[in-house]
Amino acid sequence: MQLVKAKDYQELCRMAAERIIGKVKRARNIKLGLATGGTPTGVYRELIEDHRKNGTSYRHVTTFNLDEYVGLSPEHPSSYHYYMNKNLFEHIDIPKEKTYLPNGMSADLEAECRRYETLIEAEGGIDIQILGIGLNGHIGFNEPGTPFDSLTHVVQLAETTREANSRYFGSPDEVPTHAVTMGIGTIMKSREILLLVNGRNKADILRRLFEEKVTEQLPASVLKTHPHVTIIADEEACSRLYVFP
Ligand SMILES: O=P(O)(O)OC[C@H]1O[C@](O)(CO)[C@@H](O)[C@@H]1O
Repeated sequence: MQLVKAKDYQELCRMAAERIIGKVKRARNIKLGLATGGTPTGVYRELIEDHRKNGTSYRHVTTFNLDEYVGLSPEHPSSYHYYMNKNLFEHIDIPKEKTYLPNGMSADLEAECRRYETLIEAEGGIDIQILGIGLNGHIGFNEPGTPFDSLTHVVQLAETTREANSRYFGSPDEVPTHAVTMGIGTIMKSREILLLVNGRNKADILRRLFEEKVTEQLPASVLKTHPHVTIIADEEACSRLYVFP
């Protein structure tokens, strides 16, 4: 894992966006893995601004999101479909039919998980996967204890995750109890991974990621075994690291 330090959230977003834009410009056909949550919103703002100012086109881009809540339709304002439409897709020229998220409304969720996994494979896999990290080290919605070889599956969300994400809902009770998420094995098949970590509340989990051994109890620790991972973290997130490059 390579650690790149950003002064603050704004710089982190600029750095991440630069990497993504560079790839989008260079490749004729690129598959991006996208994340939701608070962390990547500023990165998406940078991509939109660049699209407007510099005309970077996304017509040749396919996207796969990490996860979606079970039981929320794409029109639900707290669904990840809605988030992606509002925070990115509606503002760039990406073909809507090339933007994929798991369908949390499927009547057969097991079949939906298989369909999503097969779809990623059929498109040739993900070139670069953007990740945030949960306070308990989750990546996607893969909570501690998830097997490292897991593929897209249905998860029961940890109470701490429901609590952390309740800020996107009217009340904590409205946060769904389950989600469909790419598995850790799915994420690890990505050719490159960009983990974004910002803010003081992520300082402890970033410290743990560097200090602790690779274990399924800390899902993000699996990234240490991937050949091409870059972590972009701001100063606040790095504030508990002993050694800093
Ligand atoms: O960026 P946030 O809001 O801190 O969330 C961290 C992670 O938790 C999730 O919200 C749960 O999947 C991810 O989407 C995100 O990467």
